[in-house]
Amino acid sequence: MSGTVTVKQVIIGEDEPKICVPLVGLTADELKEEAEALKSLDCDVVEWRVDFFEQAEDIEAVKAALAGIRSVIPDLPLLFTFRSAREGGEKEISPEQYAALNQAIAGTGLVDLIDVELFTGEETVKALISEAHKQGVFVIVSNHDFDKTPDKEEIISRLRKAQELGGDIPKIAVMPNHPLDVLTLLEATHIMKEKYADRPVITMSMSGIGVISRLSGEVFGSALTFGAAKKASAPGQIAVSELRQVLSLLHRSL
Ligand SMILES: O=C1C[C@@](O)(C(=O)O)C[C@@H](O)[C@@H]1O
Repeated sequence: MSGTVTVKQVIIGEDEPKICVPLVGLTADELKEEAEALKSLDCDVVEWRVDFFEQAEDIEAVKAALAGIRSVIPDLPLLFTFRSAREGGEKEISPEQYAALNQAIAGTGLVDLIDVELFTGEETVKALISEAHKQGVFVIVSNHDFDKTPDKEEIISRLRKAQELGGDIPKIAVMPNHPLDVLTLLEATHIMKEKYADRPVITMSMSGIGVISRLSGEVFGSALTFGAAKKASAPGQIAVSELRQVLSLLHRSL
């Protein structure tokens, strides 16, 4: 089974995995500088990790910073992500604030995708997906385990849940404590892709021993991979130019 998501002419789920670069600036000025630097980088998608932003709790300030980012990179697909502290992010906000922030940003017309955490709660996830879709915004439904790698069945079940709830792209990032944990993630990805997914899926095993999973998406079934520009947003992200070389090499081999 397959399926693609097309955002500003970038086809996620086709050919080589797409490269997404996170913006992790603390202020609106830093974010504009970071966005400026992306112009010389070979990336396909940009993620604004708004939980790094000093004023992440102030929706008007977030909108203003977003407009600043957009003015610098009007044509790149933009993913808006508030990563909660319990899933490895920088800040925690209440479920109400989380929903209000995502809903407000999806309605600005300035983002192409939002990331909604699976464990936010089924009702909130469904409501956010429905609001986002009304605005023509795609939704990545995500889950992160920064401590361990759940077993294969659990990884598949979370990805399937993300799909069932209506997420356009189910995603999971897990932490390996052993090289075989990386194989667990890769096997789960392959099974999800072959047996259950009718849309693109994103998976990664974090940290140094997981790096192979950030490179091998085209073989095992992960449609997008995160690469670092100035600063990584999670352990194991490698520089974009090196990432592109390896993705292309693997693509040519297939
Ligand atoms: O969810 C993800 C994946 C990620 O955690 C990674 O491991 O590359 C990086 C985050 O910025 C992004 O939101």
